[in-house]
Amino acid sequence: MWIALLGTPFLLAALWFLLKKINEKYFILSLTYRVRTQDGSPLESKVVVMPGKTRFGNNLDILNFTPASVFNFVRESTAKAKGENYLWYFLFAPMYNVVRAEEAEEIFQSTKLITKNVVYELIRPFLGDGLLISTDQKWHSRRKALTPAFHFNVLQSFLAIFKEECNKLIKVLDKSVDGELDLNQVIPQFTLNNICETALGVKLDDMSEGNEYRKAIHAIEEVLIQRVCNPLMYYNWYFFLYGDYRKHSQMLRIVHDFSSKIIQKKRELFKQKQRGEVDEFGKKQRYAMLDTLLAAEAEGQIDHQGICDEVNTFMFEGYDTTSTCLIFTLLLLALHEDVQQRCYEELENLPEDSDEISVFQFNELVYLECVIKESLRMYPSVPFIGRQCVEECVVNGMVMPKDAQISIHIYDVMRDPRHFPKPNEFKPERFLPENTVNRHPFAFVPFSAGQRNCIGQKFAILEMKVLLAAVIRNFKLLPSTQIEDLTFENGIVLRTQENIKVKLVKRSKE
Ligand code: HEM
Repeated sequence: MWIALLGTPFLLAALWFLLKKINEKYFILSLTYRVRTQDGSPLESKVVVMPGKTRFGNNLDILNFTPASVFNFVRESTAKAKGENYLWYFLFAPMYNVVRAEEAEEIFQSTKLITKNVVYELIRPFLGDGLLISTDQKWHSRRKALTPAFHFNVLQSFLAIFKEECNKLIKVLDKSVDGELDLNQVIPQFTLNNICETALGVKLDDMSEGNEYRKAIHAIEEVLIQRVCNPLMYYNWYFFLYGDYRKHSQMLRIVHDFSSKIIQKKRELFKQKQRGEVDEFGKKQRYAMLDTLLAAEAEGQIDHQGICDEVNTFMFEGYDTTSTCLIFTLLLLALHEDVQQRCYEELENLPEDSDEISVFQFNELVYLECVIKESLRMYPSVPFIGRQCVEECVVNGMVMPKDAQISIHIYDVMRDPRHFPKPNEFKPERFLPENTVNRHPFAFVPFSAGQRNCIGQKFAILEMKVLLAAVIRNFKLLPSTQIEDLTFENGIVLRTQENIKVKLVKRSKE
């Protein structure tokens, strides 16, 4: 017994020593391997290891998060790291946060780091294995099949749709002249109508289910935001027990049924067309992205579920992203009268009848494009993107364990004062060709970059130019909401707690 008693401290010391040794490579209290440098130098020489509030890494730093506190937490972390990239340790995996263009470049350019991280799993019930989330061979073949749907000639055919929707919107805006206009009330409707008609080939306003669909998309996004902010909600069992699981399922059913029904109907028309028959209305149908998918289906490249996933992906990616950018751009124009005036003068060169303005002429609106870019730089619709290491891999000279998460904070990359002096000032001139010559090629990345960049970026720029040109030609925008009034939130898309408002004054035709 004496021997056993005397041996206990020795055993405890040995255990302590062993655990300490293990903890050097394996972060025991976070149940994950540590990141190490490839050349054996101290980790701190490559990245700031962000101290957690407790010994459990950063796990307990993020409890009770709200969408606004997530936004602030990320910004504060970037500030604490003094503009360097930084590392968090969460349960089961470290997260490497990239805020510098120089290191983001390697990730964007990597042909291996194309798998999305855990945040995207939350959207999977909505988007399935669509282009945004899928990976490897499936992603490669789908991206190849879908690229023609964004060809220049296709964009040209969408221009008429953008203009029609724009004319409808201008009539709505006419009713707000000399009063306040709530941009969050009108702009999302414009972009959702556009994406619905270009992707599916149907007018949402003509469909009895249109309103229900719109509301369901909103509700799904709200649930998503709730889940993004609470790490416990990432676990399906927790979401099932404590989250809005039932509401989510109900809304998903509405959205999925809607697209599935249209796909079935379009498939019939597609087959009729292949047989050389005229459609049921005896008129020529406009091209929709869905036609490219149906052609791929006819060649056995994709099945019904695959088509549904891609259509839902387009609807999701093409709707909120463009409306967010439009809302911020209109706000910035209202707040910067000189910029608005310069845009107006540029637009004076266009034909008076908007029906006559071609894609080429929209492309030539260089200053308006600078305004959109500067707006995207300051308020990127997608504030971060994520990747994960599917196996142990070397990133920026660091060995990341399997399942390590990577977040590229586009928001912070594009506010780096080394690439954008006075980053918090709105200066569209930064994007004039002569001012971009020496800029780092990955400093401005609102549409991501590399293989997994945004397939819809040209579509988005054209759609936004059509609307901005029409608004600026018809109205003078005056400020109502100020930037300081806004509380920013990190969802999947950047948003604000408050609706954004401007005032409109009708321009008289001189
Ligand atoms: C201002 C508007 C837009 C912005 C800022 C934007 C931004 C982005 C970003 C940052 C990504 C990369 C996401 C990631 O890696 O997680 C992306 C991907 C994607 N975007 Fe966009 N987007 C916009 C408009 C659109 C539109 C209009 C469409 C479709 C019509 C679209 C379709 C897609 C698709 C399908 C992907 C996935 C591409 C892939 O992984 O191959 N986006 N977008």
